[in-house]
Amino acid sequence: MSSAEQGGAVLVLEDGRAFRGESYGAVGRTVGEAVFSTGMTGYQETLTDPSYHRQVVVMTAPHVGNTGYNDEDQESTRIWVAGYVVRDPARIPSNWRSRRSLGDELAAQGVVGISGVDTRALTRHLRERGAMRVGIFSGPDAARPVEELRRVVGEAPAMVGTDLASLVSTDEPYTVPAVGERRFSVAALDLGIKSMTPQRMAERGIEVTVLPSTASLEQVLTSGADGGAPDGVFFSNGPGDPAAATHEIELLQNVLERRIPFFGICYGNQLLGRALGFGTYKLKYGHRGINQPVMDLSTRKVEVTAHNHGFAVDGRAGEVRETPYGRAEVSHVCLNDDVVEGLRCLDTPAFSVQYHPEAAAGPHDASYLFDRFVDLMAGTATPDENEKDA
Ligand SMILES: NC(=O)CC[C@H](N)C(=O)O
Repeated sequence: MSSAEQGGAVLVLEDGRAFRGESYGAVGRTVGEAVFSTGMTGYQETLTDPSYHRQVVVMTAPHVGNTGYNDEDQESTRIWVAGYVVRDPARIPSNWRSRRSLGDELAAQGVVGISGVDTRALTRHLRERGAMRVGIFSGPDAARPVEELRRVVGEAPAMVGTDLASLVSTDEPYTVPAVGERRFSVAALDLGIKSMTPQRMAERGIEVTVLPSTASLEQVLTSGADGGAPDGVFFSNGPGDPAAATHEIELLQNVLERRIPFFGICYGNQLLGRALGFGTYKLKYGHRGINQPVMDLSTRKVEVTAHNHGFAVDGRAGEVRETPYGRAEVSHVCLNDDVVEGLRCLDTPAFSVQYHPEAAAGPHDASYLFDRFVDLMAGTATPDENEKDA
C-alpha cells in the first residue's frame, strides 16, 4: 500500500503545535521525544541505532528513502526509533543493494511515521523551544481533535531520569573475534551498542566480548582470554539519561580503580564523566547528524564527526580537574556550541568521546581513537602522551 492510499496522519507536539501530513510506514499511533537529525545520508544506520529508543526522529534532509533498505547497513537487529518524520519520501528507491523500500520496511517493523511534513518549520520549532514529547497519529486517530491527541502525548514518559540501557542491551554475552591474530581482548558493556563498534576493534586485532548492561564486576574481570581479566574495557553508546545509570557508573569506577585501560563512546563518555565526578545535563535540543565539527584540543585538529546525543558532560574546553582517579581533562569540544565532546584521564589509562568514531553512518575522521585505545592497551602511550598518533 502506498502512502497516499494509507491516508492522512497528524503530528502533535507536547506544546500543542500540530503538523498534518500522510501516513508513512505503519498505521497507528506512537509517542516519544521529538529530535532532529541533520544527516543527509545514512538513514538506515540512524534507524537501527539503539540510542534512538523512545525517540521520534525528524529528518532535516528533504528526500529520504532514495537508496531503499538493504540487508547490510543495519547497526542492530531492528529499527529502534519510536517514530519517523520526513518531508518527501522516495517513490522509487534506487540502489544496487536495495531490497525493499524504506516505507515498506518501516511498515513491516511496525514503525509509525509521517511524510509531507514541513520538516524545516518543525526543526526550527524544536530548536527554539527545545526537545519535547511528540505523537504521530494515523488511521482513525488522525481524525481526532488535536487537543485530545495532545493529552495522549503529554502522558508519554519523559527522557530525563530514565534508565533505558537494560531495555536495549543483549540478554547473553557474545564474542566478536579478532580479524587475523588476536592481540588484545576487550570487555564491551552493551548499553545499546552499534554493530560497527566491535567491528572497528576486531579490525585492529581485538577480540571483543560484548556483555549485558547488567554485567557484574566479576563477569567483566573474567571475560578476557581463557577466563582472565580483559586487556581493556569499553562502554558503548546507548539511550536514556546518564544520571540514572547507577550500576554502570559503579562498575566503571571499579575498572578505573584497577587501572584497566578504558574507552567509552557517547553514553560511555557521559558515564566516564559521572564516574569521575563531572555532572551531566540535558541539552536544549541535542546534536544529531553526521556533519558536526569537533576539535581535538591536544592537536588542535578539527574532525567532522557523527553525533547522536541529547545529554552532555558539564565542563569547559581544556579544563583539567582533580578526580578520585587523578587529573582528568576535557579533551574535545564541539565547535558549534562548545559542548564537551571528549574526556581524558591524565593519571589513569582512560578516555572517551561523545561522538561516533565507528562512523556508521558518518565520516571516518575520528578512527584514530580506536588506535589510541590499542596504544593504551599496548602500553605504548602513557595517558598524557597519547596525542602523538593523532
Ligand atoms: N548515542 C548515545 O550514546 C546517546 C547518549 C545519551 N542517551 C544521550 O542522549 O545523550
